[in-house]
Amino acid sequence: MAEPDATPETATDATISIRNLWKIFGPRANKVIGTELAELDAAELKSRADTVAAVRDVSIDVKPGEMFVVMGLSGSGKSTLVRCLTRLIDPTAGQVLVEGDDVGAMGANELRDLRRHRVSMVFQHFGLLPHRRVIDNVAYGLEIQGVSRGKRRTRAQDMIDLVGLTGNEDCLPEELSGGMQQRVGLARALAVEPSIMLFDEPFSALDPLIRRDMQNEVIRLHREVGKTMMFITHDLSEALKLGDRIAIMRAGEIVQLGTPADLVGSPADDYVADFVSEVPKTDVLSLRWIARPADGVAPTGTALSADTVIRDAIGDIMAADNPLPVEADGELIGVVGQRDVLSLMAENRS
Ligand SMILES: Nc1ncnc2c1ncn2[C@@H]1O[C@H](COP(=O)(O)OP(=O)(O)OP(=O)(O)O)[C@@H](O)[C@H]1O
Repeated sequence: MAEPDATPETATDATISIRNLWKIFGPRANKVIGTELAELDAAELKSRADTVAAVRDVSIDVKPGEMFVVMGLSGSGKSTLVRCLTRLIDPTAGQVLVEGDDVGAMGANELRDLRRHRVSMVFQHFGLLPHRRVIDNVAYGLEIQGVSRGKRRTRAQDMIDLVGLTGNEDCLPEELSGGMQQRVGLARALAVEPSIMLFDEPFSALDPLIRRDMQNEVIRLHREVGKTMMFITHDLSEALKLGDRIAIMRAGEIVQLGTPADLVGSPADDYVADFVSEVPKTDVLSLRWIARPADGVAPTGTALSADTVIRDAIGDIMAADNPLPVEADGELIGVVGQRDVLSLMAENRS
């Protein structure tokens, strides 16, 4: 299968730029990078140096307004990576730039400003204040910032309305379901008008149906508020659903970084291939991935856009007598017919 052009990396306008980041835990944390220890796998490093390389030489550029997902199994280093971004954990080496500012060089005041105003976090455990009502929990970050009572109530009410909790302002957290508590967490994170939102497995503890609602909620909020978001999850389907791009982590390293279609259509290695093997390709890949040359015959029929997800074009393709033209930017890039779709479906089944 032909691989479409990879998304270009744009370091210059990145909202978050992570460069060669390492986080090593253990007594010899500062004696690993640049030595032969850095080449050892996780188990050997642990047994020879009693040391864990939780994040190994990670470089990522998150674009403005992007929903960037970091996916990996438990222990792969996702939480450590995201905590290094605001120095809740201090990296062992490497650089993090947030909107061009070097987080490693920030003093205590700048760091506080970063965490209070510019980057907000949503965690799995909601971290709500149990004796405060919903509206006061949502307004908490603004209170810390010293915003006046009137202003913070107005802003908190707006955020409560935005996340669909209108009418629950005076409830205590314990009176709400898990999904509703997480909505309070979302509203609280949004209230400070951050430019970046970080989500660390926020929905892992929720029931599947509520989890699905919350994923849709985040997609809607992302569309409405347009903030740059980084979302950590161990769930591939969540990653594929939410991510503009996804980085797959394993043992502290990124094994592949790409769009959902890149991962599903062109997995970098057996590890990723195994992960994505159950994903229906027709649900993720666009027609660009299966368009083939028209073989000199001018195709007839209504042209399909190369960016259309295959699933959404199946009806048209199956109803047509001939392969249909596929266009990108008004140019014919190939054709797609019934046998192309059927062979892709058969590939998935096998
Ligand atoms: N404070 C610490 N001291 C020593 N090792 C740590 C510490 N924090 C994390 N680790 C180790 O670093 C590795 C990565 O952990 P991390 O929590 O970042 O992974 P994760 O992918 O977020 O996993 P999970 O989803 O289970 O939280 C693990 O091997 C973990 O045991």
